[in-house]
Amino acid sequence: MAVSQIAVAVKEKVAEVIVESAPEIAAIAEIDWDRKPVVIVGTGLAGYHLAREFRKQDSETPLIMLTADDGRFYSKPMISTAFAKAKQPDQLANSTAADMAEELQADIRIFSKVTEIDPELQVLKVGEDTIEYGKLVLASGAKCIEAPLTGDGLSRVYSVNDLLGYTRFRTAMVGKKKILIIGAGLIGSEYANDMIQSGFMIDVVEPMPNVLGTLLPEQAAHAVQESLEQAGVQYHFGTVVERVDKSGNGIKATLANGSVIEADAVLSAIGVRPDLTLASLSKLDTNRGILTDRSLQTSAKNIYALGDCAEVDGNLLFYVAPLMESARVLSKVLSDQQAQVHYGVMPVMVKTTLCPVVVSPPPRDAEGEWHVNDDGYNVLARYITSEGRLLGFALTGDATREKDALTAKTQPLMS
Ligand SMILES: Cc1cc2nc3c(=O)[nH]c(=O)nc-3n(C[C@H](O)[C@H](O)[C@H](O)COP(=O)(O)OP(=O)(O)OC[C@H]3O[C@@H](n4cnc5c(N)ncnc54)[C@H](O)[C@@H]3O)c2cc1C
Repeated sequence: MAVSQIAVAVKEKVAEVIVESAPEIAAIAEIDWDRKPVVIVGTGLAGYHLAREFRKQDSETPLIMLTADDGRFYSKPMISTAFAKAKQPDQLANSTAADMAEELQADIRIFSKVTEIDPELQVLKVGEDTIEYGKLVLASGAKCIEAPLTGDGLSRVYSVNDLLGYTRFRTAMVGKKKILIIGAGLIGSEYANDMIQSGFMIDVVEPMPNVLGTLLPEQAAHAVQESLEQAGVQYHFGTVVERVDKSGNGIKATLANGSVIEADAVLSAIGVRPDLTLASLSKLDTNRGILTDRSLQTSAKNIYALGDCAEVDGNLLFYVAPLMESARVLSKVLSDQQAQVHYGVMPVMVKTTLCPVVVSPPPRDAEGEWHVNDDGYNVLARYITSEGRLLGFALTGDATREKDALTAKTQPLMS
């Protein structure tokens, strides 16, 4: 298979996994409105996947979903490939909140931000409205980390972590040519790949010496970097952006190393961190995320968490595969069945289509070394302990074909 075909196959697989067709929900019985509802806060992939799984188990308990946004169902990973596919933000949404309410037999309340939670009384508040819950699920996602910038041009710095944010960004990009991206991690690299192929001029500033520095060994990072550089991306490694000032209709960014980059706008992509606002409202135990056990139970009775906001038995993973596994398990727990997550090996496909990447990162505290075979573009790297256990892998180019074989041999995240 040619590299371009592999890239297409990788992209299609991602889309296929995420935009599952609507499940066969057991013929909807009458909702028993006398029962206390299950309330899910969040209509991202975690909230909606959970609601779909829950309705497969239980078609009678009232289900209320609350969201701070417009509640459209969309596949967030598609956001960072939408320029190259010439997809407008509205085309990324698969269903409106009203469609989802019908499908799920749920009461979905959009632009409804939860402001208070009382775990003792099992009630929460959205402004002046009080909602009682039988079981509460927090699927409130993560927030973009803000780069510590000074200057008078900060209104021209964008960050994107949802469809409304992406709509704002796409609208602002009309007529723009030259974009400065802060960060060469997963999201920054995907945007660089997407926008360079759509006719933008792209500069990327990254403090680490490589792209995807926390995910890939050096040789694999070089393969990605070279492919993006050949397409025209200009990298500035080992430094950070300190100031962004207005300059005509665009900006002037001053880096810590003294250099200056002129651009039309800035996209900041330095990562996300769990949104712990609701956890602190309900006084839940937190670490980097909301702490849960393998049944997705938090430290408070009848409150559960999943998705980007949850640290599940020590694992904080900002990916779709873990939230789908969590949704399947939690739907059973909410239906009074015993169930626990068992995270297996969950490789991530990085959508740098100019150099496709599949990576299964080793656990944070892993002790081992990368063993790498490469010919420049095609890199096969395995992360192995001194006892010979395979804890992770990173593949680029044609080597991405080895994904399934290596997945089968890699130690699962949870034993
Ligand atoms: C550009 C991009 C590309 C990505 N690509 C991939 C990929 O290729 N593969 C992969 O596995 N992962 C990818 N990810 C990560 C993946 O998309 C996320 O892990 C996943 O979408 C998180 O879903 P979530 O439902 O937990 O959070 P979110 O989608 O952030 O949803 C949070 C929800 O909570 C609501 N909310 C928050 N606070 C409140 C409140 N107080 N009251 C009411 N509602 C509230 C919000 O309105 C929203 O509905 C990507 C992420 C981005 C940004």
